[in-house]
Amino acid sequence: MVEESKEDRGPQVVERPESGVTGRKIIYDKDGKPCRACNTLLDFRMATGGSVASGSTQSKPKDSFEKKETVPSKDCPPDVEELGRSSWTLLHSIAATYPEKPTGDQQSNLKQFISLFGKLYPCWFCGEDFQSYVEKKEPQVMTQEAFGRWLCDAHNEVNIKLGKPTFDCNLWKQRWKDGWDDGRCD
Ligand SMILES: Cc1cc2nc3c(=O)[nH]c(=O)nc-3n(C[C@H](O)[C@H](O)[C@H](O)COP(=O)(O)OP(=O)(O)OC[C@H]3O[C@@H](n4cnc5c(N)ncnc54)[C@H](O)[C@@H]3O)c2cc1C
Repeated sequence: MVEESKEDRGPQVVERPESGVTGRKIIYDKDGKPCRACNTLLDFRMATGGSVASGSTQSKPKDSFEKKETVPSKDCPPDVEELGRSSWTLLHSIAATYPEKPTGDQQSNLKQFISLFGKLYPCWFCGEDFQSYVEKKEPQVMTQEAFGRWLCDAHNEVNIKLGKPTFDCNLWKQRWKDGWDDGRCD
């Protein structure tokens, strides 16, 4: 009996799924690998054939991933949602500690930070959209309140894009600075 070697089967067909288990488009990096920070963990796992390490291009049937645990393991690189939550926490916390009457230098630093943040954000298409928002709606850095509201509007723009409820920007300070009146943050 002649055993068929791998070479005899010809080049392997590489599958590159267009959409994931969640129905969202799979986002690839410029090198063609699925981008972990741009996809949900579930979609990323599907696109990498279930392997946690990125780079594999084979895929498994979609339904085999629906049953899989979707909560990210501790100490693993973040998916688009974990990265997003942590990043909004940082941004709103910066707003919460920004001076009420910032100096010219402080205003300039914050503007630069917001500009660089969009350029360096690990989910590249999220960062590009954020940069477009910054171009369209100039960051309001004159006071803490102005910046807190500008950021809340920017966050709401992403919420709308993702079909999530918008947040009442009158409450940004309670959420991110003072805590709620009902004592749950005490
Ligand atoms: C700059 C940026 C751009 C992003 N772009 C994309 C994208 O294009 N596609 C994508 O899939 N994900 C994107 N994300 C991630 C996305 O916004 C969410 O972080 C992620 O989906 C997790 O959502 P979540 O429901 O846990 O709450 P999050 O949206 O992360 O919000 C965290 C908490 O902030 C509070 N909050 C909600 N809205 C506001 C608001 N308007 N103002 C103040 N506080 C608020 C709520 O208490 C909420 O629980 C982006 C993140 C950032 C930082």
